[in-house]
Amino acid sequence: MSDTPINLDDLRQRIDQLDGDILRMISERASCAQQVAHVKLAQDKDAVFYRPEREAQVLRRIMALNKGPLDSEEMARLFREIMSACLALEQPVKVAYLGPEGTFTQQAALKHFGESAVSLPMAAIDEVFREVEAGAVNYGVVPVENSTEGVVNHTLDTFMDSSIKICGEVVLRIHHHLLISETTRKDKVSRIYSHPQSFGQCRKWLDAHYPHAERVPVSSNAEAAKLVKTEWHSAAIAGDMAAKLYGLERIADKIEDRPDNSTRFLIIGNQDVPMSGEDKTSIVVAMRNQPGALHDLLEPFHRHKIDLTRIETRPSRTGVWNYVFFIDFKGHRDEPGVAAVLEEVRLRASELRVLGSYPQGVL
Ligand SMILES: O=C(O)C(=O)C[C@]1(C(=O)O)C=C[C@@H](O)C=C1
Repeated sequence: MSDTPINLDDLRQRIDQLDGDILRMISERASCAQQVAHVKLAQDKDAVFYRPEREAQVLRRIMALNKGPLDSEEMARLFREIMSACLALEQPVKVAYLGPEGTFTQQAALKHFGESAVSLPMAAIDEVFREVEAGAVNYGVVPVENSTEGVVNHTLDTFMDSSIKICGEVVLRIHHHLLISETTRKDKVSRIYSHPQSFGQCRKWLDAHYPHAERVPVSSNAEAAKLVKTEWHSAAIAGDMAAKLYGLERIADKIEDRPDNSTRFLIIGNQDVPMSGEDKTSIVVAMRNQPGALHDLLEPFHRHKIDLTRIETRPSRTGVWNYVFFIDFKGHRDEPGVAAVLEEVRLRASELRVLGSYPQGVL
């Protein structure tokens, strides 16, 4: 190893050389992406540029190839941003999310699409769906379940009245902090603002540390952070993005009761996503109101050894939808085993809709 640089100047010279190489290669990659865009347009004038299955494959391959010293998730995040910039060269992707700015849903949108995506806050889940349906944006991001607080019913219900498809999922570790502004009197906090789900996720911590503070539920954590700016006796529970956006100080970090607290978000769009190799499928099924209906519904999954990852029941809102089940399972609708199960379920159900097959979340 006689040529190994040993002093600071040598090491920095080596880093400069490597940066030059990386720069050339990223530029070459970006040119390739531009050519991909031409090929796609030549095949179809309404070509879809964002390809979730391909992005998942690229990130999984990078993680498998990585030998360190950066860990695989970190490396995939870097490639996530490179791909995001390449896609923006092909066509900037517009994403609506459940706002306001600074919510965990915005964080999830950026985690999934990268910082080059244009993200637009919407006031409600239905609005995210509407914007996607109307074609005003390419995709939407909505929360669907939290590991501590359970399902986001409103998201599931909105699927019942919509023809929107699920194109992807992203899971975000949720860390809550107790935040105050420069005008807050730290020792006089008597009111805490947050989203009801976040109060649920921090219940034990709040009971132990602020048992007498009034808990005021608001429509989002970002809204809570905004309110704190104007009141000297208030604090908010929110995440990093909201803290940075409103310039708040954290007085207690990671106050969620469960360290593995995470939320799953869905990417919604108008596109059917091809197989990526590691996929999930989401369906909504209505069964007739008769004994054994749930058993009849689940039996084909068991027989074909299909791995169910979630099942939720929602009250139906029409005569036909007596029982409505939302089911997620591993596999893609184009795989023969999955196609066979879907066929059997279709015969037993009064209604079946495949909401989408999509790559399992990578990052
Ligand atoms: O492979 C493609 O279809 C591309 O457009 C290239 C690329 C990439 O940068 O690797 C960019 C955007 C797509 O979402 C997927 C991959």
